[in-house]
Amino acid sequence: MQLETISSISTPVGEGAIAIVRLSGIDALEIANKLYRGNKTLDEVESHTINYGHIIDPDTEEVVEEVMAAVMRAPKTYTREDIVEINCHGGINTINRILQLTLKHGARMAEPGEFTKRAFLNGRIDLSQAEGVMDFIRSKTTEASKVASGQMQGRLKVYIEGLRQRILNILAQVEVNIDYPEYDDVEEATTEFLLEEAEKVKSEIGDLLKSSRQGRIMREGLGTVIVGKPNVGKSSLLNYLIQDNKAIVTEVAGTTRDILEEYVNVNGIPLKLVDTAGIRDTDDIVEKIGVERSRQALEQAELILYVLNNNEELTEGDIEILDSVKEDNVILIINKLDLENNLDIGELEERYDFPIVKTSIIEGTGVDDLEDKIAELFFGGAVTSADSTYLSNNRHIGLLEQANSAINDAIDSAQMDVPIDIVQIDLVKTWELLGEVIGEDVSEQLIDQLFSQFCLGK
Ligand SMILES: Nc1nc2c(c(=O)[nH]1)N(C=O)[C@@H](CNc1ccc(C(=O)N[C@@H](CCC(=O)O)C(=O)O)cc1)CN2
Ligand SMILES: Nc1nc2c(ncn2[C@@H]2O[C@H](COP(=O)(O)OP(=O)(O)OP(=O)(O)O)[C@@H](O)[C@H]2O)c(=O)[nH]1
Ligand SMILES: [Mg+2]
Repeated sequence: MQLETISSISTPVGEGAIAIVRLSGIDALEIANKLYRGNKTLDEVESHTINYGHIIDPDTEEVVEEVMAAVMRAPKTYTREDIVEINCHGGINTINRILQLTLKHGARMAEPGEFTKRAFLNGRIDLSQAEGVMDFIRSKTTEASKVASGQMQGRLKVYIEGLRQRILNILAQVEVNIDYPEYDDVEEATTEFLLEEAEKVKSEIGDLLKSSRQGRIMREGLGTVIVGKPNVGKSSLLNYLIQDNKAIVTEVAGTTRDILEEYVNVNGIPLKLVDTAGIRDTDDIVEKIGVERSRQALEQAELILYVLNNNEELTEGDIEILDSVKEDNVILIINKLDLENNLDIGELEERYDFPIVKTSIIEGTGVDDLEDKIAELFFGGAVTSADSTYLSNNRHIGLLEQANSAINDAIDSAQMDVPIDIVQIDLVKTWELLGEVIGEDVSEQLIDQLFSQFCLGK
């Protein structure tokens, strides 16, 4: 189905080598043709060709730009509609002028995500694939973009469709049972088959949900905070991990005053790394605010890297903080291993279950161990995006949680010999909830809301 023609600038607006105005819809060729002068008109050229010519203002015949116009006729296109892409020199002024000309001659300004929305509405991709496109654009590491790319190509969709098919098979059996209620043995066989199959579906939904934490980390980054007393080497660690000298490092205790945030790739896991002011009591107003921010960052962190100085004894302050943090998201880093040992490591090990890593950032040792520990803690070792299906999207997670409880209800009912049509209701509900992930029977409002989060021109 071809809808009214939309147009937008599909490249970042700024100085660049090339900028593209993209048109999609029923009149894309006609509108582009009014503005284009070349050896052939655009409706004469073959589909999927790019053609040299000029854009003119038809009212004045003034030449506006020298361009290459790509013509792609439906249905083998991104939107399944006719598409024309006008490739211009990358000037902001001209690209805007060409956009305006397309609008003046019959196109409507595209909304954010509207090209991808059309790909969805026209059935080329499902909703989870469309969401994958956006995740792909936003992904911050190679691994994260692999996860998004898998989703974009339909990995989650195929998985969900498989689960739905299996629920349909169960429902078909249940239907037989409802049609022939007088045969007891049919009922027994049905319940047995139902329970067996429903358990399998349930366990797969469970696996998907388990992957969701990892998926979200891949997409948004693992919120990681580096904390500890002043001067232990927190900023040095940040600099080492990002391989840059972003944070100021000096031998003065109290150097870092404000939060510094950087993304870094650790064994394929994106960390949103936060360097903080060393925590201590201080009368310095600026440092005080910094320390307060450190404490807030500590509370919000998913992973805490608590840095200690091998050269200094453990203090009450350290103990107070370490006692207050959760068990499963802390790694203790004993830094300055090159200096004399004055820290009672035995006491630390006795007091806390936290994994301990020993480093000398100045000598560059131990940081590999730290990276391995992080991967182990959050991904049980290797990051395996290449061959597994990750849930990474809050909408999907919410739906799968609901599907999980619906299939649980179905299983419980079946076990308690509740009338089979009650079980049927829960199975249908599970099937419907899974359908929403791929965009079946979702409301127009939801679709609008989802696509409005996209970039302009996508
Ligand atoms: N110039 C340009 N580059 C681009 C895009 C674009 O729209 N324009 N893309 C988008 O933003 C991405 C490419 N994605 C695309 C995905 C599907 C189809 C497409 O035409 N699919 C058809 C048939 C494909 C075929 O010939 O086999 C289909 O699935 O039916 C095109 C682009 C990245 N690069
Ligand atoms: N000997 C030794 N010195 C180190 C090591 N790591 C960092 N340092 C030094 O320790 C001093 C403090 O380092 P920073 O990274 O600024 O420490 P910080 O924890 O960020 O300190 P504040 O920002 O003040 O809280 C600097 O002089 C570093 O060069 C190490 O492994 N060994
Ligand atoms: Mg610092």
